[in-house]
Amino acid sequence: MADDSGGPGRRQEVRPGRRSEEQHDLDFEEALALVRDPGPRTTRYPGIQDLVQEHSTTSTSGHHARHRATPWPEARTVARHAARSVPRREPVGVPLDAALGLVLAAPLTALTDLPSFDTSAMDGWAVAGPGPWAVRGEGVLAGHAEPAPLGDGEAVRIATGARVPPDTTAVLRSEHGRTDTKGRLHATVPQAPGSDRAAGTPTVAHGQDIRPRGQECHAGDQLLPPGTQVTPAVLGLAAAAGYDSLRALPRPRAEVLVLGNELLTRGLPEGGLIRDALGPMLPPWLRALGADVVAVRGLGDDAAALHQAVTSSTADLIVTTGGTAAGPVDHVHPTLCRMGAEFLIDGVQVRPGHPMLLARTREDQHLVGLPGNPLAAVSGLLTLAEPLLRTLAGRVAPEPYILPLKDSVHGHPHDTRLIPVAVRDDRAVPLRYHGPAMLRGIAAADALAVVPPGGARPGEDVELLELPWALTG
Ligand SMILES: Nc1nc2c(c(=O)[nH]1)N[C@H]1C(S)=C(S)[C@@H](COP(=O)(O)OP(=O)(O)OC[C@H]3O[C@@H](n4cnc5c(N)ncnc54)[C@H](O)[C@@H]3O)O[C@H]1N2
Ligand code: MOO
Repeated sequence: MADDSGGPGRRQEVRPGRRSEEQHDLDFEEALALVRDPGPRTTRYPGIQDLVQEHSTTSTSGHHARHRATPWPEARTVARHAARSVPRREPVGVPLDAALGLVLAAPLTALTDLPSFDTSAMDGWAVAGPGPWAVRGEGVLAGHAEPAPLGDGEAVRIATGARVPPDTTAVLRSEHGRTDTKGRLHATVPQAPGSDRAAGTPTVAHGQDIRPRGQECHAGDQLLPPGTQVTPAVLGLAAAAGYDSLRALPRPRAEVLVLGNELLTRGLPEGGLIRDALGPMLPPWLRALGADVVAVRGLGDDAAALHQAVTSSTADLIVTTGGTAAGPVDHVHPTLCRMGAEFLIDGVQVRPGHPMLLARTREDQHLVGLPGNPLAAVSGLLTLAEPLLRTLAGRVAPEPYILPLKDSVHGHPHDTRLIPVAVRDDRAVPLRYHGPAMLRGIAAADALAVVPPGGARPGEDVELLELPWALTG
């Protein structure tokens, strides 16, 4: 059933039912495993070998034997589990202004009562007892130290956010009171429009328009559990609750190596050279997926430079672009074999992007090899890098997002297809210009539709992979 709460023209989700508590717990456990598991440094996620061995091997001689490609859904699972195999990553203290998007490694526990003192909710007068009241000379503003107590029958001017004096019984809004010629304050009530007669008897309820200390929380209350992703609202709450910095999972560090002698970094394509589309596209995309992009390097088609770059990198994830196929200057496989890296994925049953790969280069480092064709690179990014980074960052998997297709999409006989779609009127509209070398479709898209082998008919539900910037659209 379509959720029609978003209004016309908005992207809307059709969910096959809320995910079970169990599923949520699983994600939550996974999000926190990297913080909590102090286990042996070589511990691997149970089952990953089962998932991996069926599809690729590295022989004892280090020569890489290439096996059949991994089905697309399984490739994503392998990438997610690969992130769980890395040694525990220590939580870090991060100043609030650098914590957006991180995941809390510890509960957010209130460091103070909120409000931390009895506060006036309105501009007006703090009053004690029934009126009329004698008004004290000097008023109380937000930020003032604790004012002197009020005596019965006394009032004092007060601003929103100011501390109410001890023994205050209520706050009278400025529009609900008037002072007479002798300076005494009387409660009034709002008058009916066009009438000069009061609509009733003035009443001042005990405690009205006072926010009592601790109304929202008391010091020590858990405001948010560990595993919560830091949003702007979380930053605001943390600041209000007294935090200057947060304990969070560190951002996974990613390095991008752009391969290809044919690439220009500025100006118009000429003389057989083309513009590098991936150097500008991948770093912000990786950041949106939770990574800290520590370097972006163009290496040309130089096997020695690639070997040097990969073996000396200290990143958690190396992302290469191009050079994944078997051409004369496709150096990614030979370099990984030379290093004795373990291939977890070597080809995926997906179009575009089937030559993508995932290798473990060190106990605590992975490499995702993205094909050079730009839309194939996007496919590899969302198939392998996204689940890996999400899990390393401790983020919880998004809920499945499913919409019916507006038009049919031809399927590949055996492989999954990823097709850029725009979302219009609760339907996924397949976009043109979705060839592996094209970015025109994806640049206009709201999501990538997952089209199963054999294709999909109009009206058929398909899973959508959201683009990180479309989440807030
Ligand atoms: N004999 C075969 N050839 C190819 C196969 C195959 O199965 N058998 N697969 C094709 C597919 S599918 C893809 S995808 C590509 C993958 O190739 P590589 O990963 O080795 O990528 P390159 O050869 O380096 O480049 C492919 C293509 O993309 C352009 N490119 C590369 N980097 C960038 C960049 N940063 N920005 C823009 N464009 C880039 C490059 O110029 C090529 O046109 O292999 C097919 N071949
Ligand atoms: O699948 Mo390639 O990855 O067609 O561009």
